[in-house]
Parts: sequence; structure tokens; C-alpha cells
Amino acid sequence: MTGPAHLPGQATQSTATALQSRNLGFRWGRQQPLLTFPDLHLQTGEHLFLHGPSGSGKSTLLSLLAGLQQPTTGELMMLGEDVSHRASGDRDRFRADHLGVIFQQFNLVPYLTPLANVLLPTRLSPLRRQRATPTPTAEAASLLGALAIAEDHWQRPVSQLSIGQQQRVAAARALTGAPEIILADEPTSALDADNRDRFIELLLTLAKARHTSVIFVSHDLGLAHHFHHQVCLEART
Ligand SMILES: Nc1ncnc2c1ncn2[C@@H]1O[C@H](COP(=O)(O)OP(=O)(O)OP(=O)(O)O)[C@@H](O)[C@H]1O
Repeated sequence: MTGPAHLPGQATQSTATALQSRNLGFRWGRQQPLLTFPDLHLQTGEHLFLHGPSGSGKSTLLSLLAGLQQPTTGELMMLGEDVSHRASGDRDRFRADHLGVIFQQFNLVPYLTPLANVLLPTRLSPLRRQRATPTPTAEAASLLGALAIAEDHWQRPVSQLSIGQQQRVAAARALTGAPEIILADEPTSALDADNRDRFIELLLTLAKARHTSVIFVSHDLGLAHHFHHQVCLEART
């Protein structure tokens, strides 16, 4: 990981550890090789860029951090809790309460409107519902506005939106109910360079205002300058 790179103004903010991993490894199947990962350490409110060539294990590592898979080896601490060896139901609960996830394919519910999609985390988690201010609907509307989704699009099925718009809806959904950590897996791969940079700046500005930590995965090293830290996964032979 590169140096601490604290931004001006951060000194007065909390410096609690958002995430720490040690000796994390994962095997996709008995006959598969053990994929090992560098140790991570991220403070609250910091933004980490995770990059590496295709097949290096970026998505696998993110699925461990999201609790979609359980690590084969090592320890994972998130928000001061050891989440390495929890049952899948507990990992699902932790994700619903504390993590905003933006998947590569966005994973929006196609027949629901943008507003209904953004409200989903607050329906799944009482904690996220409680944190959505002033109300879940008002927060969802405010996030959609901040992410430049025009109001006349809010009541259409999300499948009728452009890829860029769907991606911004996915970002609004990840941010709603103020999760402590956002995990984003290559959400910009379908965009041109200008829209990619604009999206990342918007996401990080909103995250910064909420003091949310972000882990952003991409193979595109040209995006690294937006982030406080970067970690490179090595090519697998
Ligand atoms: N569902 C799976 N079952 C078995 N092996 C998998 C599965 N998903 C990934 N792998 C293997 O794990 C390794 C790492 O894959 P992963 O998708 O994490 O890499 P990546 O860096 O995200 O790649 P890309 O940039 O192409 O998305 C690869 O060898 C891949 O074949």
C-alpha cells in the first residue's frame, strides 16, 4: 500500500480502522490453487484503489470483503469485528447493515423504478433505515438528484435507463442509509474516459461528505490518482 496520504481537514476526523486483513486466502474448489492476497489496512473515510491484471483475483478479494464468500485462510476485521469465520446468514446481515456494494453488472432489480431500487437497502436493514435522513424516500430522492438522475426517470423501470444512468442508480443504492464501507467492482468498465472520471469524482465526493470508506476495484491504473491508497494484485501464473 502507498503512504498514508491524509487529506487536509481529515486530522480532526475519526481515525478508526474500517478494515484490516491478514494472510487472506481463498480456494474456489478442492482442486483449485489457493489464491493469496496482500494484507489490507484502511482507516475510516479513506479510499482504496485495488488493481491488477485480469485473473489476479480482484473480484475474488472483493467477494471476501463483501462476505459473499468465506476466506479459506487468514483473518478479516471490519469495523472492529472479526468477520472471517461467520456463517453466511451473519455475513449477509453484516453486509446489509454496513456495506454498500456496487457490482460489475450493477445487480439492479430491472422491473423496479430507480427510486424503489435505491430504497432496497433501507427495506432490508432496520439500521440503514434508521440512518437514512430525514426519511428513506427523501434520502433516496436526494441521492438520485446528486447523481444526476432526472426526476422524470425516477418512476420508470430501471431497465429503461442507459448504462451510465443505471450505474449511478447503483451508486445511490450503495450510499443509501449511510453504510460505513462501499465496495465497488469495476463499475466504470462500460464508460468512456470522461464519464468514468466524472462518476468516480461524484462517488468519492458523496462518500467523503459521509466519511465513508471506499474500496474500488479496476484493472485501469489510470484511475488510481482519485484515491488515497492503492494496492496491486500480482498476475497469477
Ligand atoms: N466462480 C469461480 N469458480 C472457480 N474459479 C473462479 C471463480 N471465479 C473466479 N475464479 C478464478 O479465480 C481466479 C481469480 O479470478 P477473479 O475473477 O477474482 O480475477 P479478477 O482479477 O477479478 O479478473 P478480471 O479482471 O478478469 O475480472 C481466476 O483464476 C479465476 O478463474
